[in-house]
Amino acid sequence: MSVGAAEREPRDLVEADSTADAPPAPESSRRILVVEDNEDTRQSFQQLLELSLGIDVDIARDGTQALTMLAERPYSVMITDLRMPKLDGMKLIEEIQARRLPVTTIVTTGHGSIDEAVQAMRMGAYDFLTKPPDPQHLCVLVERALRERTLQDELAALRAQIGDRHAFWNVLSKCPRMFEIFELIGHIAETTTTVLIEGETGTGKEQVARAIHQASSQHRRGPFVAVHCAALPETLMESELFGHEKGSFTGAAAQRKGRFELANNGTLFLDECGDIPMSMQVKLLRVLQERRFERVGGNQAIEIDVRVIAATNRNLEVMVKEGKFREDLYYRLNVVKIDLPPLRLRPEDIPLLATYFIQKYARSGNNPPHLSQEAMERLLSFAWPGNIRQLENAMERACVTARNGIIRPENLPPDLQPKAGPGKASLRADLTRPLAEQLAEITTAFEKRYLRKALRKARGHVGRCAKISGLSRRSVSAKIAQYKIDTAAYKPK
Ligand SMILES: Nc1ncnc2c1ncn2[C@@H]1O[C@H](COP(=O)(O)OP(=O)(O)OP(=O)(O)O)[C@@H](O)[C@H]1O
Repeated sequence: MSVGAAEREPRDLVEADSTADAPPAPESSRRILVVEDNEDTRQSFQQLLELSLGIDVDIARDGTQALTMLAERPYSVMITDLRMPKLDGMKLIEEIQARRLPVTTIVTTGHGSIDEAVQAMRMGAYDFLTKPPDPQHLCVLVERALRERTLQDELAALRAQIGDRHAFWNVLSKCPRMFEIFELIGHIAETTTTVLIEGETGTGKEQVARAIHQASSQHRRGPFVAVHCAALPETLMESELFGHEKGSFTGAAAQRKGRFELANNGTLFLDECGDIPMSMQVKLLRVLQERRFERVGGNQAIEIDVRVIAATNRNLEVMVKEGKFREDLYYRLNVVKIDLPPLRLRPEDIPLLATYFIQKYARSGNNPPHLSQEAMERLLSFAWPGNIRQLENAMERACVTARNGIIRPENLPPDLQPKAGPGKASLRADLTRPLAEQLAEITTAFEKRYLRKALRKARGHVGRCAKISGLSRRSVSAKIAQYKIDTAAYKPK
């Protein structure tokens, strides 16, 4: 059965079910087919769904008629009985799979025939309902199935456009390092393994977590619940994660479920896990080990079946060495680790993602603007400290400010505009001077910029700066001296 759908929290607290983010398909393409041999049931389904969801619903009395209708026009969702004359529900699903018809199927079944419904789900049905269904549950489930369909249709369109190899669910990339990550996700998707995703801000950690959730046939039936640990004050964290009983502390006016409970049967995404305070780390460790916990103020153990994905833009290994993160929790989270490369190390992704974001943000009804060669060169030469999120924001702005359907360099944000002053090499090819000379200038300017940025991140610590840059400490020190960079300026005051 559908799990957790009825237990949504306000969006600012819990982002349940990634498919909820997907924009609905155009009304014209949202159509439901009800396949049912009992006329009264058929009609009550039709009336209820049309009235409650405002969507056109067609009806078929058996599998054979349904197949004819599915061949004639697209349907987003099909609700089918299993036991019917002529072609029964199971054979209908088999045919749909064989013909690769893009419809999301919900099966209905009488009490006592749950095994058949489970069998239908193994064959590709999305979910099942026991008859007679609770009207509210039916509508919630159909809405979820419609969102699932929209997501699948969008992904199919995207894949057709950019080629299957360059997309894993919602994660686009042309970078070989990312292909290895796609393969790894493929291996772990069907397990309940805990995953740790490390990567700079905006590299797509949440996007990858959602892809893992979607790629798992088991977990995607449950919700995806994201917890942004850095945004939660320490005093609230325990009750947010584990819930509380009524009266357990001042202000606990009613019992409340925590995020672990809300994510049951799905995925819990712990974003910025490096910000979890020490006091909470020990409690989290216990839950990960025992897969059970008590609500704050409660004494009843609640068992959960959840995949935990943790993400951080900090280096947890270093935090462990510095005594800021528990080693046992680190190893518990780090069963499978995904290191997301920053955008500057995957330049092949810049044109792919830029084009994708331009299409996403193009004003509706207009053709997406064209990215000029000069603007593309500017994108390729930028270091993208904010990674994919920064590129997305830049493309959103460019779509708004583009004139005559063309994005030119001046439509890009100020960060990407050339800055006046010495030391900034221009990327404009000057044919009056030798190439080697200009390349040397560009390299010097880029090294300086890179080192300054890395020192800022490393808070003036040369060793950490060396680690970030992948260079030895000695070469970093030599370059710092050569470029006369004052490391003290980057140390916290
Ligand atoms: N490979 C990708 N393909 C398409 N869109 C992507 C990809 N990676 C990231 N995005 C988009 O970029 C934006 C930032 O991604 P996301 O929020 O997943 O990054 P993050 O690493 O979790 O960021 P933070 O460290 O700030 O939490 C999102 O809008 C996401 O949809």
